[in-house]
Amino acid sequence: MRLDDSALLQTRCWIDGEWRDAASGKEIAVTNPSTGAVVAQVASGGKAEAEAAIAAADRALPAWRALTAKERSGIIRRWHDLIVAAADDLAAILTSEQGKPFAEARGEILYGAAFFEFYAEEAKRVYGETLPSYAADRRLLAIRQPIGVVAAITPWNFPMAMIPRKAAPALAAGCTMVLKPASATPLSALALAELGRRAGLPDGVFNVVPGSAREVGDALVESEVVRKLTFTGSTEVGRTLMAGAARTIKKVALELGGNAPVIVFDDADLDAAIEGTIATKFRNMGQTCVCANRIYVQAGIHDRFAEALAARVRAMKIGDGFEADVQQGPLIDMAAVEKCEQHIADALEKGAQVIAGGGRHALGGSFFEPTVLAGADASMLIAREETFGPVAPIFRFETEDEVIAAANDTEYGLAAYFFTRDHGRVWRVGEALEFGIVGVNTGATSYEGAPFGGVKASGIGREGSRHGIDEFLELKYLCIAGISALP
Ligand SMILES: NC(=O)C1=CN([C@@H]2O[C@H](COP(=O)(O)OP(=O)(O)OC[C@H]3O[C@@H](n4cnc5c(N)ncnc54)[C@H](OP(=O)(O)O)[C@@H]3O)[C@@H](O)[C@H]2O)C=CC1
Ligand SMILES: O=C(O)[C@H](O)CS(=O)(=O)O
Repeated sequence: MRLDDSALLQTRCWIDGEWRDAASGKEIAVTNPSTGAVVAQVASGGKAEAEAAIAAADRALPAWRALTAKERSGIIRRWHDLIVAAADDLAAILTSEQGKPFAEARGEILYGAAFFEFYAEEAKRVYGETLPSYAADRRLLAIRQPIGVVAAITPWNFPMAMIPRKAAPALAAGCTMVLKPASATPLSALALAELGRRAGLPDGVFNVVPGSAREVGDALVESEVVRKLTFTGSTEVGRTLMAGAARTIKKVALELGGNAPVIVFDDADLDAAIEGTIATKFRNMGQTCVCANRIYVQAGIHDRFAEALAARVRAMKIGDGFEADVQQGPLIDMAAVEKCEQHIADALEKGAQVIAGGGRHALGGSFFEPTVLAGADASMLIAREETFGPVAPIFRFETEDEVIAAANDTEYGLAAYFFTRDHGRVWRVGEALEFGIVGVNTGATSYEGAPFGGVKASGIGREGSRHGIDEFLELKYLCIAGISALP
């Protein structure tokens, strides 16, 4: 990995303004999914490091929350500026540890930085309220205050952007944070910590403890000091964390798994539907929680759509993320490859047909052919489970009512997409879909100024937008008596 600024490659825990080895001496070998090479050995923190980070965040809280919103805003804005200036280095680190094409990695860096830009401004808009009093001698107020020490746990698929999506509103609100990044991709988080230091974050405000999910995670969940847990990852782990947080009555925010439907109606713009389906299905090699998992195509446009999508997928360039013009890199690991193989095999066994791709790529390792299946139906695993890989199953449908029922027939409720040029249908289907995010005539919806989050098994809470900072604030009611005129 060639960096202009080698100091961005950090490999130890970041606790209370210091780089620390793990007391246990344990390390995580961070490997490049494309080459299998070890990119770095990173300190693998445990209970000791997690507890030290929680204590540091607790010590830093009073002074950080006492800063004015404008002072916190200035530091967060500088963090944004430093990230943008280092985008190429940060993208190189991200592609090295996660595998996505460099251009996509750089896009993720800028997307993540945008949350710091957005919440540097929102910090200054944390308003309170005066309330009409119920008595002449009283004045009533509702004020918003930072919730306190926040624990954040983030996934490997967006090693950078998921962190500012939590840290920016939390720190803007006056909270302090302990972050556990995914073990597969800790380097992006540590580079972010280095840039936060340079931006002027006081020691202990932002701490990063790579390491054992169990040891670090349990310490964060069990701590009485941690008042908020914000998690992005699988629904299975989200359930575990939510249950654990109950013991200390922590607030939780959960951005979990998805099973997004794409619906293409007969009246859709075919080109827009193809572009949008590719955007939502194959971004990050299909490894995003908002990726299309099921593609429903109405009978009248079905064959044209299937042929056009298969042609585009066959033409995709697969390769190492650092290679020019590569559109699909490797999957994160062999477990991801095996999940795709399982879903394809099950679908074929139940009557589906491969019309593009179909299996492991000739490049070997965790490279996988972007795949399109025709003839998919609700009996298949791919209809019920999140594939989290580059496999696009096409389901044929006849009527609007039928496809709304099919699209909603899932435990998940994160993102959904549909393509139509009928404005009445835009409202009917947009309102009927049971998902937190709905893209109409587009497969790309993510934006720091919009609320991101799901319903049902896809989670609780919203990130991004003016709503995202409320996740890190408590509302306090002040009832001030004794105001009657002096005798
Ligand atoms: N809604 C959203 O925005 C997103 C949802 N996801 C979902 O996450 C899944 C894939 O991501 P993936 O990273 O594999 O998800 P995981 O849930 O396996 O891991 C996510 C994070 O949780 C940590 N973790 C795992 N088990 C525990 C535990 N028992 N206690 C505390 N922390 C734990 C992991 O640590 P470690 O790495 O050390 O195991 C990692 O940092 C998919 O289902 C995807 O849909 C992913 C991204 C975004
Ligand atoms: O992890 C994910 O899948 C992201 O939340 C999706 S997005 O916000 O980058 O679109």
